[in-house]
Amino acid sequence: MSIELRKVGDADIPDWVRSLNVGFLRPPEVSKEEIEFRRGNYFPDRTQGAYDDGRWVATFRSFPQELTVVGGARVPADAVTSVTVSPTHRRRGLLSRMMADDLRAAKERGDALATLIAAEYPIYGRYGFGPAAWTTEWHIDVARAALDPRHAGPDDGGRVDFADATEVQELGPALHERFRAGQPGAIDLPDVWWQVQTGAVPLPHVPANQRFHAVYRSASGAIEGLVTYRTTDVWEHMLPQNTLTVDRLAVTTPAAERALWRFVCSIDWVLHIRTGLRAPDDLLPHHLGDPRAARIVQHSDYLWIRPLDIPRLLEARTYPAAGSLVLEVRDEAELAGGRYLLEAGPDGATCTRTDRSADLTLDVGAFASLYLGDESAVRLAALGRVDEKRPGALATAGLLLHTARRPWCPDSF
Ligand SMILES: CC(=O)SCCNC(=O)CCNC(=O)[C@H](O)C(C)(C)COP(=O)(O)OP(=O)(O)OC[C@H]1O[C@@H](n2cnc3c(N)ncnc32)[C@H](O)[C@@H]1OP(=O)(O)O
Repeated sequence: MSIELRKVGDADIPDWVRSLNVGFLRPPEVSKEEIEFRRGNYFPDRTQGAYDDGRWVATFRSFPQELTVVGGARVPADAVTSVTVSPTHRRRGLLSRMMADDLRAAKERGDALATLIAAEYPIYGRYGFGPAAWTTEWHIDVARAALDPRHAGPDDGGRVDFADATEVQELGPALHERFRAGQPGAIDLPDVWWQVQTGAVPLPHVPANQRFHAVYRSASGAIEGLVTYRTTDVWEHMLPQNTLTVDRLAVTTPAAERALWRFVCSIDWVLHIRTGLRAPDDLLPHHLGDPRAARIVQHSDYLWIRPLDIPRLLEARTYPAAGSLVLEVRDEAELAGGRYLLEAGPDGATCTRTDRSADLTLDVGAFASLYLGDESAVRLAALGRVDEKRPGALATAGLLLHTARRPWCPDSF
């Protein structure tokens, strides 16, 4: 029997989820809660797989998402996730076929780009994705952090309080709306995301019932930050040996950031902290009395994007200076390629197709790495991934596109 690529019907969900779990090296059992969760969060036209002789052997789904771009605007994204091909069926082109189908539909729908978190670096470049936001995790040696516990509390009239799961479900979404407005690379989080993270919807791979939550309130009572963490419970020779792992720390003000890091660094019995995945230029080390107490333990690409509509993307973001550029973007899949004139300034930008000669030529994946300001055109030129056709164009691209703070996507999907 030949392998059939098809969309997933309601009755297929349990077997499709089982195949997804096997592909991600998770136990093949599927709980009732997980099936209900998948059922409630599933877009039938955008959930597909490969079916061979009565079994699902590949899975792939996408869903609507909003991505915050430089300046705070949100663009509609096609979020790709749950990508697996069974070890019995790998390297026969199944992923390539499912991806082509999904990207074509996203383009027809009018999405500005597709997004994903890449499990492994070499998989998605061939489809026009490029790394757009990186991530870094630190280990903090608490004894060396040199934070005086007497000054561990907020120093600005604000306060830190624990919050239970219900409070987090209530206050988390509004805080996240304010957070993502100021964070290029951030995505929207559906209400169910808060239920999963707080254990209201139990999923086997989310350790929600081990989590503590604490919020920062400013002197005026506004919620400006939320930290979620877990700790071990390890003692040796009557001495605590615990590691605290930050699952998520998101803030809307510098005061909240300072207060929440000081809070997690001053919890008794904790010797080590894993910060979770932060922005690569996160200020965390500088909040410590001794920045060397924070050692990088992970540093990697994280959010990948696949541009689908270059004029819309370039018009959506902001620019710190005035300038113009002609970009020739190559795209083998013919979804976003062309020659575009960007005329940008602090008051806005236009981007249109043009016949003028190109200032810079690049593949769509290189454009992806430039778009949120994470990568610089000069660096990509040194790697042979951007070609300067007019002297000075790399410097103009740097001035227009690069940003003072790096983009960051704190959330996996
Ligand atoms: C957004 C997410 O969900 S990320 C999660 C991705 N999933 C996983 O990592 C789970 C484990 N891996 C898998 O399930 C599969 O190996 C997949 C999904 C990564 C690839 O599926 P396949 O059907 O084997 O890919 P397909 O046959 O279409 O490969 C196309 C090309 O990509 C290459 N490729 C695919 N996967 C990889 C990889 N992991 N590393 C390097 N190259 C790869 C293939 O060699 C092939 O190259 P070619 O065209 O030069 O021959």
